[in-house]
Amino acid sequence: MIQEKTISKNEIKKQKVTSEASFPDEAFHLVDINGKLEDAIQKANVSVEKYDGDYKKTKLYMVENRGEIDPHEMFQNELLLKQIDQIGAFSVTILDKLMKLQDSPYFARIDFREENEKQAMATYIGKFSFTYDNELLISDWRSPVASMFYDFDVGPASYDAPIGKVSGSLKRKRQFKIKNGELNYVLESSTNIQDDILQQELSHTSDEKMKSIITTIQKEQNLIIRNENAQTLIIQGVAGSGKTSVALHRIAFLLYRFKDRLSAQNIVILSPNKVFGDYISNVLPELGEEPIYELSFSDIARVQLEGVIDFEEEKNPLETYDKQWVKRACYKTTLEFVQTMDSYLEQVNETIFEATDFSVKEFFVAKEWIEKRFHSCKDYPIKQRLQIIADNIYHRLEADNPMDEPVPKPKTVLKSLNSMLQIKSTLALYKDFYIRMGIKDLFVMPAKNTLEWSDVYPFLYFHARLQGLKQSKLIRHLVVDEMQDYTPIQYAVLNIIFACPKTILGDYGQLINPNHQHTLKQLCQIYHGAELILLNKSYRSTYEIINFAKQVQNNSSIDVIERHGEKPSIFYCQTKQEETKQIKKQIKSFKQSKYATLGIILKTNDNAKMLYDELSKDYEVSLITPDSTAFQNGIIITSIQMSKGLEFDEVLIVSVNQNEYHTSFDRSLLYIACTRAMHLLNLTCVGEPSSLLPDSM
Ligand SMILES: Nc1ncnc2c1ncn2[C@@H]1O[C@H](COP(=O)(O)OP(=O)(O)OP(=O)(O)O)[C@@H](O)[C@H]1O
Repeated sequence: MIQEKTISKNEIKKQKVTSEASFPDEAFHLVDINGKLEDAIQKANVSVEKYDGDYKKTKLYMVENRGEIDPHEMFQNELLLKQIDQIGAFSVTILDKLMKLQDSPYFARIDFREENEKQAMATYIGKFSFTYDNELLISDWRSPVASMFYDFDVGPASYDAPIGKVSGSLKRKRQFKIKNGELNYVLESSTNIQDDILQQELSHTSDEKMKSIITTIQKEQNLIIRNENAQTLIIQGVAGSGKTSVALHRIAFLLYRFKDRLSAQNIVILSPNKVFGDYISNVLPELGEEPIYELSFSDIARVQLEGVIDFEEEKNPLETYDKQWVKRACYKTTLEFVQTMDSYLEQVNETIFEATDFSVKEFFVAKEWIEKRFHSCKDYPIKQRLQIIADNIYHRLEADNPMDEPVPKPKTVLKSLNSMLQIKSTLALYKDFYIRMGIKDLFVMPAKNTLEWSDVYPFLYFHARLQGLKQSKLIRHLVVDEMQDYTPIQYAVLNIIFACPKTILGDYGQLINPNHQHTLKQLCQIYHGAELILLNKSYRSTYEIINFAKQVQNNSSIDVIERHGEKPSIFYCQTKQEETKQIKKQIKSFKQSKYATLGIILKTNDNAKMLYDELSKDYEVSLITPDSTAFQNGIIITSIQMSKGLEFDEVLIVSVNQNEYHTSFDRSLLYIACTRAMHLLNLTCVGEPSSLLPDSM
């Protein structure tokens, strides 16, 4: 359900009425394209049916004649089947793209005159390219020429083509709204047109899932999307600045740009929870790409530590824990902790292995040689070094064995080398670290062979040095969303497992864990040489909501889009009962409104559950908890922690009382909650209102 309402509604409406009259060439062009698309779809349908028929026929032949056909023919048939299957799948993809184009074939046109050319060439830009009779009729939004639509106004322009930079001037820019193959409107180029359309896009009510933004990608966002060269890109952006959207469009761009060596299977996204994963899951398929694999830090730990050691899952950061637990957890989130681990590892590298002479029967290798080999393989995990040395010794002995005596096998040599190791397991190494560094009280095991969550990644860091981690060769690009939630040691481990380019995005203004003690500057230190990009403009929320959020967070650096709506309201209540009544009133008014989603946000998961129990007696509401897997429209009750990354047409933040929200950390939480609202924000409080709320309310 998409409703269109915009600040420049009148202007766009007027354009709609006059589109066909004022732009007869465009109306004609669309009819032509529609006809060609129709024809292409028919042809694609025929070829899909043909491959389907061929596949079935070949399969049937093989089944019916099994046992009679000789193995060579069988093999040929199997190959043929595979081939038909692949071509058939390709035809289905083409058909699918053509059908998507049929609804809205293109959204923009640019007329570009190349230097030294007399005439400008028109390029129509759409979700995918479309070629008919060897003529390129629509260019993909990711193509080099299409970048000018996002980067330039009418006037001098250029783009990077495979042959180098192409310069010239943009003579015309037009934007279209085409729905069901019909021209809704055409807008002729002028600088504010893009703003008008952006306003219109942003005024939509929310969809169930995040949607693509190709028609209105902003210049600063386009720079990130099309950055091909950065090994690591760090995007720090205020709430609603489009970080997640941009990251997903960047993936679509990279898949297009490097289609010969990158596929969806080669990309993984580290996302905070399954609901968020579900929420963003439509963007790539909408852009014609396959969905990518999602992982969490807990998933990674489970894979790496299977059969090694157990661990406790991450605890809810907003609950209260004993002081010692907090002290342990806090310390392990610092960059200093990683540095301390590094200096310990450096020391231990000198002492962990005490070489002795290897001597079995007449075979002998001097300890000096073993020691030297150990240090020369220093880039390998210690146990792998021993394996390498064992193999080396075996080959050396074999080569120098004039009497042809039975040489000790590598396994025997390895056993002997292992006995020279002073610390034999990762757990022993990890324990030794705390003892040697004089911080023994910072390591506690909650149960036998079980780690606290804060020890999981430090343990993996040591495990990488002693045993080695399972490295992913398949993954060629890693995306990390909500970067502020992860600690330096987690990044250090990530870098060992995924030695590939990375897009890391988040907002250090949206910290969710009070025990985390690291900064953006430190993240940049870890990724020395990374490109850091700041996004300061918020697109999600109205001017009034962002102004409110800015006062909550004391952050004046957020730029706001001039899209206006109602001012946020605070409902002051005397009692809990009064507050419940007020919540019900808000639900009633939401139901009568045009909006699709109402997010009722509470500080903690427990509070959200309690309100859900109360409201679900009378209303159809859903609850998002850390165990939830899907996002849906309607009335959603959840905690601030779980609302991260999501957005709702309307948000109601419940119980913004002084006792709940008073610390600087609560400020960050309240900011997260406020900025989930796209169009309307309301708050309730019981008794004394939080001092973090803006004064003027
Ligand atoms: N260029 C754009 N055109 C249209 N909509 C946009 C654009 N950029 C962002 N948006 C919209 O703004 C909203 C916020 O985008 P997104 O969730 O990607 O932001 P974010 O920076 O990841 O937010 P947060 O950190 O608050 O979770 C989405 O509805 C998105 O579609």
